[in-house]
Amino acid sequence: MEVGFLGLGIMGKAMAANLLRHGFRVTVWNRTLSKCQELVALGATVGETPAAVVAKCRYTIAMLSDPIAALSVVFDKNGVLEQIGNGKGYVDMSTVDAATSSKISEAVKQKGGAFLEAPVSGSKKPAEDGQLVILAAGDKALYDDMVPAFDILGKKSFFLGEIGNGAKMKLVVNMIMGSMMNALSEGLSLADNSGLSPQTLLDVLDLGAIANPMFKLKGPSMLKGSYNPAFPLKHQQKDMRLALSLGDENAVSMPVAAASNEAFKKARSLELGDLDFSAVYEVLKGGGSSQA
Ligand SMILES: NC(=O)C1=CN([C@@H]2O[C@H](COP(=O)(O)OP(=O)(O)OC[C@H]3O[C@@H](n4cnc5c(N)ncnc54)[C@H](OP(=O)(O)O)[C@@H]3O)[C@@H](O)[C@H]2O)C=CC1
Ligand SMILES: O=CCCC(=O)O
Repeated sequence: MEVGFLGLGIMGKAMAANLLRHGFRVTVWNRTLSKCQELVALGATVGETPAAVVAKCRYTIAMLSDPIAALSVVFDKNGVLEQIGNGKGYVDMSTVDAATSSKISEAVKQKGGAFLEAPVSGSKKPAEDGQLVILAAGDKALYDDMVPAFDILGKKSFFLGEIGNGAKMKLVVNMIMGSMMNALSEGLSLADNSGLSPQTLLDVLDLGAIANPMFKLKGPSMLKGSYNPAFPLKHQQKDMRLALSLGDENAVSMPVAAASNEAFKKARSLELGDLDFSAVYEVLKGGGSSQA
């Protein structure tokens, strides 16, 4: 199978490399074109623009930072829309809001192409290992066509129906994840500031009903102050913002998520946005965001 791949950040690079390793022919594009070279070394071909990639490939996948990037790659000059059409499919796996996804879907369909949103749960390591959870929605025929690629990229794919449902599911999941990260950070801080060992807290958590892979993976590195980015904090804050906006639209009160978003915003203001999202601990460590 041949696919195009737009966006070679932390996730896109790992996902495209995985497809190459499994025998897919992959044509890549990245805004910073020099980042394509690592994939070329693995056998990829480079497209000079998103339009050039779509012209060459029947199916094109995108993994871009946020709604602005997702829209720009489709609608700007040399974008996806210039070459999408009958018989071609576009699959956006970026985390965006439902409105962004719908706008792209409408434009692609108007040109005769098919569109699928397919954001993912799972971070850098699951992307490298093909263990993502894929939350797809939109064109079911395109979903069926993409199953061979999804089987390589993920451990499980969900088809969630109409466009927007994948985006919304992803935002709900990340809203919960961001709130949990804040709860863990506050817990570590409370343990530390009240004379307990934060490491012992992690050990206790890991044996009880709220044990989870995220606490187990991130907890020890947080205690070392090590925040090598797997999931950049700026993207987690974007997801909290988009989830809160979904809450606004549906009149759902989310005070826990709103407070967590404030901590992520504070972390961004301290220029921690490019670090892992667990760096929100730096804001909460001192005993509260006001003391950061
Ligand atoms: N990292 C993670 O653990 C996970 C991330 N996600 C989601 O996946 C998406 C990608 O995340 P990740 O790989 O971590 O992010 P990165 O920040 O590592 O990569 C972002 C990518 O988007 C590109 N980009 C940014 N702005 C623009 C623009 N205006 N026009 C064109 N391209 C642009 C970047 O290009 P350039 O190299 O030129 O900057 C880069 O290829 C995000 O939506 C994120 O929320 C989902 C699950 C897990
Ligand atoms: O969007 C990022 C999700 C990260 C994860 O699921 O571990």
